[in-house]
Amino acid sequence: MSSTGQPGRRVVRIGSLTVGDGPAVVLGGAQGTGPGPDGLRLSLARVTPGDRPAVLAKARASWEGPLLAEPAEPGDLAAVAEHADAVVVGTEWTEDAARLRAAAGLGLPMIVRRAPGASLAAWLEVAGRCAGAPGVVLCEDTGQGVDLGLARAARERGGLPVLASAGDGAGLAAAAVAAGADGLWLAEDAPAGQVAAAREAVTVVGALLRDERPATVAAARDAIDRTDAALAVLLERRAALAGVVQRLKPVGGFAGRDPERERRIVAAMARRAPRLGERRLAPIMKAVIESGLHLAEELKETPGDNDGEHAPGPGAAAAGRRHHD
Ligand SMILES: C=C(O[C@@H]1C=C(C(=O)O)C=C[C@H]1O)C(=O)O
Repeated sequence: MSSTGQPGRRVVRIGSLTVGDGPAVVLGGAQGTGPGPDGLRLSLARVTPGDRPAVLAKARASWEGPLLAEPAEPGDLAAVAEHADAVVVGTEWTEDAARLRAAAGLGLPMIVRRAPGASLAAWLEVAGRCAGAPGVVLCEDTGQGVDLGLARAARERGGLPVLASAGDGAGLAAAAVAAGADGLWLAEDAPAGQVAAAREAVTVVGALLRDERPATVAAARDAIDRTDAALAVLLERRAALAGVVQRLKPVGGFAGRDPERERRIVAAMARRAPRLGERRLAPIMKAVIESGLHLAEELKETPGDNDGEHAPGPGAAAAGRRHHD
């Protein structure tokens, strides 16, 4: 049973983390000072064989959250089982039946990366052979570009959570969340700016497009916080656009108020928000419109602060953080 109380294999728990239900997660990226990833990745191929147990132990000691380790060879499995919360398998494991069985036998959830060029059927077949593991998550990270259509199809056909590599651009992270990815898979040393961009995509795009059924007050409040974050981005964008109109209209500001236009805005919104309806939306939009008009008047008095020519895009907040890091 999933945490929503519905049967299904979609939800996988990795340590304290739930993947497949609730918000999309951010995995990988360096630990920074700001909000970090939800889970750390550690690929052992980069580490000298003799040092691997110690490196895993050190990573475990320095990070309380989920640790996802990718073994390089079967000799790494004991240390992975001891220190990690999930085992990640790539091509060399998915194409070797004995290795895959050994990884699936660790008692850890598995993250199954699609091999470069592998078809949907081949990828799902590998996942099927991991059935002994306490959970399987698919991961679209072949190192050769990201196929979000395939990731989406795998999620629908496989009934398993799917992670997608978010590369290093905020645009790809947003596209991955929009395509339904249950998590964004970053390079293990992805810098803080990439982690922030991934978090922004999970928050803002997830609030708009991801189906969530929170079952606790805390989970519902988290979902409300994400929705409010998306609202804030949209309100800032709307105020900037309304400011443009004030400067272009023959009579701007409160003096040029257009009640008919405002009524049409509320009516159009009520079609998308029928439960709120015009009666409840009207006072909300009155406050929103008047805030925009006040802002436009303030900016007119201090033109140096006026950057309203360009409405900020949804990634603006993360981009701003990147610049200030
Ligand atoms: C932006 C305009 O100016 C005012 C502000 C509006 C708004 O914030 O949407 C709508 C109508 C006007 O009262 C406009 O005329 O379109």
